[in-house]
Amino acid sequence: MPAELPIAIAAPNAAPALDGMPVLRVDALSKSFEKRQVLQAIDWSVPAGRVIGLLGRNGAGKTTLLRCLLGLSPIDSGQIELFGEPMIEPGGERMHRVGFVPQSFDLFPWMKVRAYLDFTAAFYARWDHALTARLLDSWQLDPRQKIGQLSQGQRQKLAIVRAIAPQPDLLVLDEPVASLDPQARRAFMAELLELTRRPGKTVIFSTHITADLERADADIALLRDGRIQFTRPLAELRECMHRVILSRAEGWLEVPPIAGMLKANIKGHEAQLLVEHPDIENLQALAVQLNASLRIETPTLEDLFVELA
Ligand SMILES: Nc1ncnc2c1ncn2[C@@H]1O[C@H](COP(=O)(O)OP(=O)(O)OP(=O)(O)O)[C@@H](O)[C@H]1O
Repeated sequence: MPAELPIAIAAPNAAPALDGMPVLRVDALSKSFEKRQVLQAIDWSVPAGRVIGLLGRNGAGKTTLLRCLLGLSPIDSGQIELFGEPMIEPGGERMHRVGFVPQSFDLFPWMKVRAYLDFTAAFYARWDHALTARLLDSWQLDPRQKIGQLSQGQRQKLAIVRAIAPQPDLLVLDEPVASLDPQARRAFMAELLELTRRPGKTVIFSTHITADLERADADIALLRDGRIQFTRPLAELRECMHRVILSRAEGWLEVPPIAGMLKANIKGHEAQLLVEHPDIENLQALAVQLNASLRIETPTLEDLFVELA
């Protein structure tokens, strides 16, 4: 199935969505492949003007969700609203406002980079030629090379240029940095941040690289068990999620009861608990009562992901 978004030739200068309004709304979206249900009645709302990092373990359904959102994969049931209008079928003028970087880009192997970009630019009124030239140069993409001869990472860079150049209001990227070297990853994140500095621009990208999400100060959306478990700003997650460690010589037969506990691990003498909004005074009292020492740590995003995903 082609990974390109279907677009119409008429190219509008569409008004950007307003900051804070949902750019995308999903109600009870379900999707299965044969008997395997991948997305289970997902409800999700994505406000305009944010960078959303979509996290989930391998096979959680990130690619499936992103493709469904853009009409590239049929859904079993539910509703999708894009820019405030129901997404009944893909295509049309709305798609000029959407950029998509698929997980792998293997289209038009016979075309040269320059010809491909010129051909694509013709469909868009807002195509940024200066940006294209700058990115080709700084990302060392040879415009005369055939796409089929590009390395995986070079193809990914080309897919990113192609998605960013039309100045989309919504940019959706499926593991965009998976094949990029560290320099290119940083440069890409810088471009992404630049793009989202403009009002009303929204980015949704799936990734396993939590450091990139930290750099982008993204909102984190966690996909698990076929549902979006939460979408929360990274700073808020940092502030409210803590690791509480209770340690005592005799160890633990059962997990100590603590309000807000999301996950518990017993490791030898230690009970390691992931707790939302821990109440420090209560914890100190509990530690005395249980004859345990108390430590409270702030987990990294990667630790959080390992615990929650
Ligand atoms: N075309 C397909 N036919 C059958 N099953 C599929 C198809 N595409 C995806 N799946 C299944 O759907 C589930 C979710 O896959 P998906 O690629 O969406 O996960 P993901 O979260 O993007 O994974 P990863 O992090 O590994 O890229 C997996 O169990 C996968 O095997």
